[in-house]
Amino acid sequence: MSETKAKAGLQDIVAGESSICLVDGKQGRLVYHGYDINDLVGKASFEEVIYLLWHGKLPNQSELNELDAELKKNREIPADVMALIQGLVNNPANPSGMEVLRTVASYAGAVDADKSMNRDTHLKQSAKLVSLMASATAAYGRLKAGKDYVAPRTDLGHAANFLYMLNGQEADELAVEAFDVALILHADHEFNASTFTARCTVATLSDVYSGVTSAIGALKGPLHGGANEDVLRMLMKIDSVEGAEAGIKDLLANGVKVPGFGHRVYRSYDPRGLVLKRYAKDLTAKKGNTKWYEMTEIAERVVLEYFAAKGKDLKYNVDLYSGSLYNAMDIPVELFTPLFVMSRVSGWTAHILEQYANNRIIRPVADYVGPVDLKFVPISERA
Ligand SMILES: CC(=O)SCCNC(=O)CCNC(=O)[C@H](O)C(C)(C)COP(=O)(O)OP(=O)(O)OC[C@H]1O[C@@H](n2cnc3c(N)ncnc32)[C@H](O)[C@@H]1OP(=O)(O)O
Ligand SMILES: O=C([O-])CC(=O)C(=O)O
Repeated sequence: MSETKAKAGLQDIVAGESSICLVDGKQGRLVYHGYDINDLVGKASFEEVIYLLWHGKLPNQSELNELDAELKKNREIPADVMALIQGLVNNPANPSGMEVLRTVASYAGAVDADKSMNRDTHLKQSAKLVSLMASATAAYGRLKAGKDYVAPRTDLGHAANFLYMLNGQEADELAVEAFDVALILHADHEFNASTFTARCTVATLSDVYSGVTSAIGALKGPLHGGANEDVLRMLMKIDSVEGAEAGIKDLLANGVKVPGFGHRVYRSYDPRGLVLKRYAKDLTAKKGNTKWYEMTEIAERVVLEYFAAKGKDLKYNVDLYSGSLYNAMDIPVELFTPLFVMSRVSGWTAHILEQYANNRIIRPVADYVGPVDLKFVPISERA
C-alpha cells in the first residue's frame, strides 16, 4: 500500500523532466525550448516551430528546407486512407472529426511496414503524421460538407495549403498568418492530458502511431481540446449579442463549467488566448462579421466578473477566442478540435521523441481505498 496520499487530478505533481516547453502559470508565460511564444508568433512559421520542438533548436535554411520537403512529400492522402475517411463520413453512426482522425492515425500505423525503433524512423513517422492529420482534417471537412476532395499543393506552406485544401481556394494573407499563428500557439503545452497520455503509451516502448492515437483520444474530451468546439456551440445556442450576457449568467447560475475558461496551471492569464483574441478581433472585423467575437468578449467579461466575485484566480484559456477566429476563416465548428490535433501532433511527437531518448516505463501507484481480507463465497452461496 502507498505511504503517500493521492492528489486529485495529479495537481502540481511533478511527473518527469522535459526541455521542450515551459508553462509558467503564475506569470502567464509559455516558452518553447527557450523561446517565448510572443517572440515566435509573426516571426517564425509553424514549420520552424515543429523543427524547434523536435530538435531543440531553430532550423537554418537548409534544415528547414529538408523538413519542408518531408512534410510536402506526405501531403497527398493514400487511396486506402481516403477510402477509410469516406467510409467513416458515410457511416450512419456519424463519427466526429476526432473519431475520424483517431482512426486514421491508428490505421496509418497498422499499414506502415517500418516497425523499427530508432530516431530516424520516429522523425519520419512524426513528419508523416503532421501532414496526414492536416490533409485528413481537410478531406473530412470537404466530404462531410458533400464537396469533392481538393488535392494538396506543394507551392504553399503548411497553413496556407490546409486552408486551400479545405476551402478550395487560396485564403487571404491575414487568414493564413492568423492560422499559422494558431498552429504555433497550440503546438505544445508541457504535460497536458493528451501529451502525458502519449508519453505513457510510448514509455512501454510502443510505437509513435500508438502514442499519437491515444493522445487524440485524450484531446477529444470536452475538458481538454474539445472545449474549443463547445465555446462556439454555446454561443450559437444563445445566438445574439444582446442575449449573450443573460445567456452566460444563466449557465453560471446552473453550475455549468463554461467552456473556454479555467485552467489547471494558468493563474494570471493564458498568453495564447491574448494573441488569439487580437487576431480574432482583426480578422472578424476584416470579414465584416463580428457577432461571435463580440459575444465572446461579453462571455469573457461576465465569467471573469463571476470568478472575481468568488475569489477565484481563473481566466480564459486558449479555447475561448479560437472559435470566432476559425469561423472567420470559414472553418466549420466540427473541425475545431481536429485543428488542435493538426497543431498538437507536433508537440506530442516531440514528447514521444524525448520519452524514447531517456525512457523508463511510467507506472505510478494508487492510493488503494477498497476493502481487503474479504472472505471468498462460492457462487452457489451468494445472495
Ligand atoms: C486546451 C485545454 O485543455 S485548456 C482547458 C479547456 N477546457 C475548458 O475550457 C473546459 C472548462 N474548464 C474546466 O472544466 C476546468 O477549468 C479545467 C478542466 C480546464 C481545469 O480543471 P481543474 O484544474 O480540475 O479545475 P477545477 O475544476 O478544480 O476548478 C476550480 C474551481 O473553479 C471552477 N471552475 C473552473 N473552470 C470553470 C469554468 N470553466 N466555469 C465555471 N467554473 C469553473 C470550478 O467549478 C472549481 O470551483 P470550486 O472550487 O468552487 O469547486
Ligand atoms: O495544459 C493543459 O492542461 C491544457 C492546455 O492548455 C493545453 O493542452 O494546451
